[in-house]
Amino acid sequence: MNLVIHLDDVSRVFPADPPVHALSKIRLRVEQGDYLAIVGPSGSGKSTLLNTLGLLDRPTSGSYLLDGIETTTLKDGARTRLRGHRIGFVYQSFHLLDHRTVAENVMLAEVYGRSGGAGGERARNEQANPRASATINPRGEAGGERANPRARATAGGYGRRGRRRRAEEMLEKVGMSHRVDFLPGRLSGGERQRVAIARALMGGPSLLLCDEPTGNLDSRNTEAVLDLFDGLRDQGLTLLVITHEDAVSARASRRVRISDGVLTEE
Ligand SMILES: Nc1ncnc2c1ncn2[C@@H]1O[C@H](COP(=O)(O)OP(=O)(O)OP(=O)(O)O)[C@@H](O)[C@H]1O
Repeated sequence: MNLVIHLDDVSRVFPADPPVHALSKIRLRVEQGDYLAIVGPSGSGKSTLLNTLGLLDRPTSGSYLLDGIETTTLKDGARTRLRGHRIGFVYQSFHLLDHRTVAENVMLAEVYGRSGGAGGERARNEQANPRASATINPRGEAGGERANPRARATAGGYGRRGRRRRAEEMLEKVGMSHRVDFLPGRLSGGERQRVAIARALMGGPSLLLCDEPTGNLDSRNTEAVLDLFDGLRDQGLTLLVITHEDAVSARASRRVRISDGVLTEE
């Protein structure tokens, strides 16, 4: 059995008065190629679970093995590297940079992926603060990447050209080859989400964590994204999808419900 996720008695308590028990002794085993839907009411702990699984938050207690690696005792730098190599993130609101082309948005995953959230956090920062892009030189290379030779190696080549080639491969996987030089503003919602999925795939993750990935899509585009998820699962990717939509959870092979921080499998 090839376990991608192995949670044992994972709890997350937020300090407050009284303390908030957002996750209570969660036990979960997810094998490679599993496709899980996580459902539950507002405030039940879904985002806390996803942040914990995505190494964006640490449990208060318990053990979390990702691909067999105990993550709870890793230092921040090692967690960030592990996240960059093994986890892709897909969010409801795409987080694409409006002033960058489709290909550039996908390429930026490998620049920002080193520092967290597969581009999500940093991409949001850049949108809010265009000066953040000053860390990228005119050839599109980040200072951080130059300092980190492994980042280049994972780009499937050296520098911008290798990154561009990989971005085009990922865009082909999601059926967006015909839009590589478009700006996101000219894409439909479903197309934007497919670009965001291509970006999430850039690091070659084993696990895709999706937070309401179809929340901003109509039913036709939802179907297209779900078809894409099926294809990725068939290729061996492990998928965890937070959703409140029955049409989405019905497509997953497993459904877990979280309620007041307690997880049960349906
Ligand atoms: N930083 C924090 N400090 C204190 N309490 C928090 C913090 N973050 C989350 N919580 C609380 O933890 C509980 C779980 O929150 P979480 O965001 O995981 O829920 P959720 O299921 O994702 O909700 P939604 O579907 O509304 O996004 C909630 O009661 C929330 O108020």
